[in-house]
This record gives sequence, C-alpha cells and structure tokens, in this order.
Amino acid sequence: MTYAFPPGGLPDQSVNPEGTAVFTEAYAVLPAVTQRDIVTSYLPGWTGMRMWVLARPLSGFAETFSQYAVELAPGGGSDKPEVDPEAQSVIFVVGGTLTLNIDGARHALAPGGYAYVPPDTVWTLWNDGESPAKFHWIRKRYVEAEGVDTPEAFVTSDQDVAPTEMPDCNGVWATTRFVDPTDLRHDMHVNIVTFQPGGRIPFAETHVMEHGLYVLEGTADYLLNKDWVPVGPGDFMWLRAFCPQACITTGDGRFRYLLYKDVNRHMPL
Ligand SMILES: NC(=O)N[C@H](N)C(=O)O
Repeated sequence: MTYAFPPGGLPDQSVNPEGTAVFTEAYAVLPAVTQRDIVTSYLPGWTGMRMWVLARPLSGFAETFSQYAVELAPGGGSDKPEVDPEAQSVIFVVGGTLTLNIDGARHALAPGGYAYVPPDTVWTLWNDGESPAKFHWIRKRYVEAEGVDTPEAFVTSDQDVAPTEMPDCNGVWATTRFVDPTDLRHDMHVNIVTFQPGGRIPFAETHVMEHGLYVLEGTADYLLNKDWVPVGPGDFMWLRAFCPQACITTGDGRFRYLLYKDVNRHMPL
C-alpha cells in the first residue's frame, strides 16, 4: 500500500515493503522502519545508549512486560542498568559484543548470546568492543510464589540450546527453550521460534499469555486477531492476552522470532 502523504520530517515511515504500523485493541505492529531516530529514548544511568521502546504495560495489571531494542556505542554501558529491584531481565544480543557482570561473574556475549538476570541482582553491562552493539532487553516484574525459589542468573546462547520440534509438524516448526517449561521458579519465557521454509502455525492459537515477537530472520504472513500482516526482519509484534495468532512463511529461508510470554502464575483478581 502507498500513502499520499508528501515527503518531509524524519524518519520516512511512508514506504515500508514489509507492511505498515498497526495499533488495535488486540495487537500492535511496529515495522522495523518505525525504529528510527525520531522515536529514540535514552535512559538515566547509562552512557552511549539509545533505545526504542517496543512494548510497555498500557493499562495497569493487564499487561506484563516491557521490551527495548537497545543500541550501545563502543565504550557505552551502565553500572546500574536496572532501577527496579523487582524487575527480572532477559538480554538477547543481535549485533556486536557485550560484557555482562552478574554478581561479580564476567560474561562475554556475542550475537545469539542470551542472559537471564533475576530480580534484586547486582549487574553491569558494557560494550567493550569497537563496534556498536545491539540487543533486546525484556523486563518483567517477578511474581513470587509460595514454595518456589527465585531463579538464579544464567548465560547461554542461541547456538548452545537445541530446539524442540513441535509434534506432528514434520520438523518445520521448532522452539528453542532457554528455560525448562516445568521449572516453576520462572514466570516468563523468552524463546526463539523457528520455521523452516514452507512452515506454518497450522491453526489459530488463542491463549491468555501476552506476547512480544521480534522477527530475527525471514518473512511470513502473520495472523493477528482477524488480520493477516506481512512481517520481516526487525519488525515487532505485540499481542495482548487472547489475541488469535498463526503464521505462514513466505520466503526461501527460515523464519525466526524472539518470543516473550508470561507463564506459571495465578492471575490477579
Ligand atoms: N505465536 C507463537 O509463536 N506462539 C507460540 N506457539 C507460543 O505461544 O508458545
């Protein structure tokens, strides 16, 4: 679709081969083209960082997470990235390298690097490399539960975790699970979903869990509620609870996305 708007201003969001920004009661789509300078934020307590807020709670208890796409210049970082002691984080690196210190333990993260940081943790994050680093930062307030401990920090990578195939899908749909789904200490999962060319979610999934989906690779038509939306690398989708969802891959390569969901806790009443 093309728009009749005259050119001007920054950025140009009028031409987007992968689709256009959409905001509905059930979902939002922020195409990669919307993540440009005009909507940048900077956080206090950080140097050399800028970020795009992709998701945030909108209406009190009904939404559960925030997600930032962060760019960190060489030498940039923070000695106190988080200000909320109840917030837990997942860091997922999509470009460059990062040095993460958690409780005094030093970790080097490269693209595909994944870190879980529990609430109330002392941690630092710096770009000690010579190129800009890019990462996703997903935050959720940790909900304590009687009889389960708070999870410990861990660092791993996309390359080090074997994906689990979905049953009866001929291996075209798999999920890389960084946390054991039966580990009830965790109240959020940040996974990677991978479809081989021709793969699809063959039914409209509907569930109470909220989602953030950031497309890492490939293209697809994604069903969001009643609409089919074309998506590609760098596009972000936010799905509220119950939003029906499915997808059909459209390219020659794999289609992959980082997927947030809230799990394993009572619902607030
Ligand atoms: N949209 C999705 O990829 N949803 C996943 N199957 C999930 O809810 O785990």
